[in-house]
Amino acid sequence: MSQIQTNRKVYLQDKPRHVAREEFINNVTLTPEIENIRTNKALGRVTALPIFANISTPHYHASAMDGIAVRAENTYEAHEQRPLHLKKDSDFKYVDTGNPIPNEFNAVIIVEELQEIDAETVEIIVPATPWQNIRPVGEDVVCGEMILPQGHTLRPADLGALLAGGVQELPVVKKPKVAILPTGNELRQPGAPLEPGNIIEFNGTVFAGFVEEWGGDPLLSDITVDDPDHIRTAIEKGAEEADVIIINAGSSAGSKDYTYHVINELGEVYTHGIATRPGKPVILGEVKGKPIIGVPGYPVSAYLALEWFLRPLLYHYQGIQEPERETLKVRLGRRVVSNMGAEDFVRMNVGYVNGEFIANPLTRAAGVTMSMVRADGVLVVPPDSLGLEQGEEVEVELYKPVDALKKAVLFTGSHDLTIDIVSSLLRRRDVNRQVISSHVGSLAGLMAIRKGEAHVTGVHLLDPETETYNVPYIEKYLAGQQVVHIPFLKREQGWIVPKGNPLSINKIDDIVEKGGAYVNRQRGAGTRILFDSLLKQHSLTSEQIQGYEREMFSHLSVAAEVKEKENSVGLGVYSAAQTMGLDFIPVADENYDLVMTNSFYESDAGQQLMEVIRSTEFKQQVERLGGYKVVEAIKPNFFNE
Ligand SMILES: Nc1nc2c(c(=O)[nH]1)N[C@H]1C(S)=C(S)[C@@H](COP(=O)(O)OP(=O)(O)OC[C@H]3O[C@@H](n4cnc5c(N)ncnc54)[C@H](O)[C@@H]3O)O[C@H]1N2
Ligand code: MOO
Repeated sequence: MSQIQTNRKVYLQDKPRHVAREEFINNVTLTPEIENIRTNKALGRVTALPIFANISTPHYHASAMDGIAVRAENTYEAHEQRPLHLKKDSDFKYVDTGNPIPNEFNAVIIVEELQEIDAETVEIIVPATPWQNIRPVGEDVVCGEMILPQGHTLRPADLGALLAGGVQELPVVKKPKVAILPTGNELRQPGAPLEPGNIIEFNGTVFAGFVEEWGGDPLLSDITVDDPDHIRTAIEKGAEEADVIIINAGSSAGSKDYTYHVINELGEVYTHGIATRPGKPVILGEVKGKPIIGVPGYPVSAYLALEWFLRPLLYHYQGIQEPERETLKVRLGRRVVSNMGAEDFVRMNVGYVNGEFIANPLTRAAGVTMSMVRADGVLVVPPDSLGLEQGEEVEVELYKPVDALKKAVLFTGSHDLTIDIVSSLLRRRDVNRQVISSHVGSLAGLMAIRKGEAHVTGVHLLDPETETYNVPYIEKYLAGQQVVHIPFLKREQGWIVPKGNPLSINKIDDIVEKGGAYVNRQRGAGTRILFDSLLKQHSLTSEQIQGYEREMFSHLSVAAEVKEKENSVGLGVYSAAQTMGLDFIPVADENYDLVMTNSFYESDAGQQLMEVIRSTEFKQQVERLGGYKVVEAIKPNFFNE
């Protein structure tokens, strides 16, 4: 049995990331090995030595064109006024591109410049110069010449030059083997049945992908349980089989966080804890002469930690420069707060609105893999900063090419499932048109248009006084701005309740009377405004509503919450209830409309979007969702033209 006792009071270091990295790369011993492989299998591999040509290409004097081989000296007399006749075999021989030039000849005249007189005779009117249209020996590669230096990553054209130079096999850097050890009692392999507390093991697959991308050979292990003996065995096996070991989770201060203790027992820990957020509880060390990285369990923390420590290690091993990410100056659409003392890594969306790049932070929760999927780049807030203000110019490291960001359509507003349909139809029309949508609610959507942070918003805002939708809000919040209002959909809002409607909810009073737990939406959301006006109509107060304080940010998250609890009820759209297999009791038909900046409306992207929402295909797909009616003939209203 193990002697390891973990102490919940583990105090992590706050080592600056760059210091930890330098120390790690310099301390660990990683000796690159060389292997010989076939040239035709070497794409993407790194040359271990300079590679020299074994033969010249071409290895004989070759005709570069279709025509006749001649002796240039015999053609000098030829002139437009004095055509010269040449005899086959004695004066010339027919050659095609690539044919060897017979020894007695030294030039090629192309067929287009010949006049065939008879089977034996051709006529020319222009003299040839020596070596014209001939590829001399070694024109491409000369025997003994260096084709490629060492440390070169092989591209398709490189393989061609190697084969042309007679190199069928070459020495490359052996791919460093990276053992990937996922640990945790809660982990289950993808596809296995899940109970509360179980987590699908997906980090391992992500890590393996990174390892391959960075030139390594991943060895993904089975899940190791949280037990020091098992962890020890897994690490020892990793050290036997691989050049580098990655162990995932158990890096922090939990009761079952054994990783640090085991590494410390088997080898040496250089660092436990770096001054970053997320990613703090990283462990860097060595076991049996092999570098080991203990990465936090949370996916985002883990991905970043690998990028900081594994990526440079693998590139360093292969003797090649670590590629740098493109950076872009952007203006911050929202403020980014930060605490002193640690570097903050904030995933960002970047869009191009009114001739300017605007960046907005995505969630900072380290467990949200979708923030990595959605991120266009990352903002690094230095440790001595208290944060950055809205409107400030900052530099973002990009995950995508600038060009793709320039063409994306920024949708910010109330969430609706039909926006996903717009997005996929737009993509089908033009592969460059990606819709980047953030679900912030109707009012915040209008604000985003006002501040020039979005191209389009989706709104459903009831004005209780006039009992009309959206237009009063556009007039109020976008006064003086050139915007286009697109009447878009009639959408059914209703009570979303568990299957069978156990509390028999039919009207708002039922929620109070039958003790329903209400799932609310955030302030500024159209659904929230609708609910508040229903409360008022029925002379109820928010205090009477159980659960009123807790806010969800989309119809789908309301539905997901309702699914969890027997006595719960939410307000939302039919399609959300249907997606989650819940019941739906209609309450009101509302207008869900689009609002876009005039400049976007007039742009190519804006016009493509209009074509999509007017298409039959769009209407069919929306009607299939249920609970919607697409406005028959969509007619834009122009404000402040
Ligand atoms: N009291 C404290 N609690 C925590 C601290 C702290 O300093 N004091 N640090 C937090 C931070 S920051 C992080 S990051 C995490 C690091 O946790 P561990 O490395 O110990 O990892 P776990 O707790 O085991 O897992 C966290 C989370 O990630 C999931 N996970 C783990 N492995 C995988 C995998 N292979 N695939 C998918 N998901 C995985 C795991 O199930 C957990 O949900 O600790 C905080 N706590
Ligand atoms: O370091 Mo943890 O990685 O902040 O989430």
